[in-house]
Amino acid sequence: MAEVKEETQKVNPDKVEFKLEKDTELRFEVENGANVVLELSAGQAEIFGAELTKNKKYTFSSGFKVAVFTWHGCQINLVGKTEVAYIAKDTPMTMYLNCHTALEQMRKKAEDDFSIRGPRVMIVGPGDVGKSTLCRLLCNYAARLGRAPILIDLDVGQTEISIPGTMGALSIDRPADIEEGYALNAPLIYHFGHKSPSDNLKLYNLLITRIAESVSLRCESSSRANISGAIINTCGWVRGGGYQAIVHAATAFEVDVILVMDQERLHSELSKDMPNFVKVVLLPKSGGVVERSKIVRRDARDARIKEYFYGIRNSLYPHTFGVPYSEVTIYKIGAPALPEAMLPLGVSAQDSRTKLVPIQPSGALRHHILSVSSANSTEEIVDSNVLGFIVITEVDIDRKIFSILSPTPGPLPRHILLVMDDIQFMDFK
Ligand SMILES: Nc1ncnc2c1ncn2[C@@H]1O[C@H](COP(=O)(O)OP(=O)(O)OP(=O)(O)O)[C@@H](O)[C@H]1O
Repeated sequence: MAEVKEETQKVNPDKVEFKLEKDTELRFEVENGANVVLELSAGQAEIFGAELTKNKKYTFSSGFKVAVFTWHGCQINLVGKTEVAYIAKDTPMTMYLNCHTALEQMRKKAEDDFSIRGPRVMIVGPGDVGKSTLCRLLCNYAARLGRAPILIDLDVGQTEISIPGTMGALSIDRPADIEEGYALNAPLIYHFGHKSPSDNLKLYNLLITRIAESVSLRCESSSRANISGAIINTCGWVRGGGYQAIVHAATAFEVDVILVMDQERLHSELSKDMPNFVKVVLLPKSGGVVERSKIVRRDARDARIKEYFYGIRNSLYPHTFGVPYSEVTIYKIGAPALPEAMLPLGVSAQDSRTKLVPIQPSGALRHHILSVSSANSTEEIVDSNVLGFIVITEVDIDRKIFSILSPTPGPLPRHILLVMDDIQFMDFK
């Protein structure tokens, strides 16, 4: 899609004014190490579906990639260093709005007829095509109409509702905050332990089934949730096992609509493999979606973990306290798969992928993130959600005590901890 880039008009060295015509979008990326302050000085505009308040100053930090869209025209002021800032006239926003309108019609039908439930829509596509952004847009538009859809995030590498290595569901009853994202009120989070589903596909699919069961229970108990439906974000792995996981999720959540972003092949495969009642729709990606390198993704994961403990602008004060080895039991979920020939009769190599592996306390746990399981016994662990996360900052081997960083003061609410395999956090603060 050809982008029309307009020259920016400098008013003074600090402030740049942009006049946007209707149906256009200001795209900018905050320079590394800088902050950019945005203000809507005239008209109406929104960021990923959340409306901007006139004359309010919004601050975006280093690396943020933002699109300010206007349906009717507006004026935006930016103060601070941007990597890039331009106005684009070609956007897929009308198509995205049409998707929202179609979902809203399905909600209205569910409101009128109790035998029908609200729409369950899954967004799929390769990496960096704007899946999370479209989810946010659809959630925000729904919330602006008073709906409360359930957002399900299966993107374990870049989840927006918890820290990396987890997957879960969050009820959205108001638009995401423009600077801080979704209000994380009591999300239902499960421990996966890795940043890619391919690291343990068996566990990944099992957790999808668990989350789907919880979503169904929630819909049974809340007619608002049932009518509002669900919006499911997925990760960018769309071949082989990744494709199978998409099909499994579509079946487990009983989706009505799959929005395929930017890949005809995936669209054609899903159209063929899904039952007829599932609408599979191909959507273009926005020309503004930015491709992220491995390093940018790693930094985003680190930032997400830091945010969990310290808040967006260091607004939270985590606690550090000692936990004796004897007060906790640590496990990892999933033993390495053994060759079939070495297994007892009737046991499959895949069974070991959801097995609990006890982890002995040692210095090797330093900087590791652990989920605090809600389980009271080992039998419940794999199926149980987590209550929160801690980081082991120090290990006193002589005194047999861990020093931990925790969002809440001690003692820990439960004693079973699950270690994240390859996700760590260095607490330099
Ligand atoms: N129209 C736009 N203009 C500018 N930036 C955008 C636009 N849409 C999305 N972005 C930015 O592009 C980046 C990638 O988008 P997003 O996270 O939605 O992609 P994704 O497909 O979910 O990625 P992945 O599955 O690889 O995690 C984000 O930083 C987002 O803020």
